[in-house]
Amino acid sequence: MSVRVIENFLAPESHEQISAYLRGPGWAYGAYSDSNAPGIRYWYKHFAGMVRRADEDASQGAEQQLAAFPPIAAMWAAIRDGILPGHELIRSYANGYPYGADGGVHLDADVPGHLTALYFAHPRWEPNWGGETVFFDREQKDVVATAYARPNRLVIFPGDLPHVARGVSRSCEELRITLMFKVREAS
Ligand SMILES: O=C(O)CCC(=O)C(=O)O
Ligand SMILES: [Fe+2]
Repeated sequence: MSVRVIENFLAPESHEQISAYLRGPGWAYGAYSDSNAPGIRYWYKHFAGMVRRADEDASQGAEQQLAAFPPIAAMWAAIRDGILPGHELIRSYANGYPYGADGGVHLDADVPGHLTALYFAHPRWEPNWGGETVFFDREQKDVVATAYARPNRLVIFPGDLPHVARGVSRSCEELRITLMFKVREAS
């Protein structure tokens, strides 16, 4: 499986609800996507699972932790039941990129069998705003897929596929918000 894109994943009113929920309070600053270049930071909201390192293994009970955030838990249930049956949640959080923030090319998992579900949660996006999620081949020699940051779009990809959140243009009027669910096959 490579990169799978699902348009209009939620009903429009559900998208608006989760979008408003994520735009609300609770952001923290300082997340980074490439431990070799941690100078590049962005905003985040942690919901469940490990906070930083895979070996923390706070994956124990990630679903229970998510229950504290009902709209996010409902979203995970919809993804699990509709698209990823047989998978368990390892981690969930949201990223917020204003103009000036940048991702770095990275892997989400260094073992096969892990998947990431990424949801574009901002209410509106324009082609001039940048902020695409770009995927590379495993040698990182070429782009293999690009996901335009279309609102209400869900993207599912293998955790060991290199990818990056590209920066947002200065002309962008929105906070670019992605909601992540990192999963693996249930044991
Ligand atoms: O926001 C994005 O497009 C990518 C985020 C990401 O790769 C991550 O949080 O692991
Ligand atoms: Fe990632």
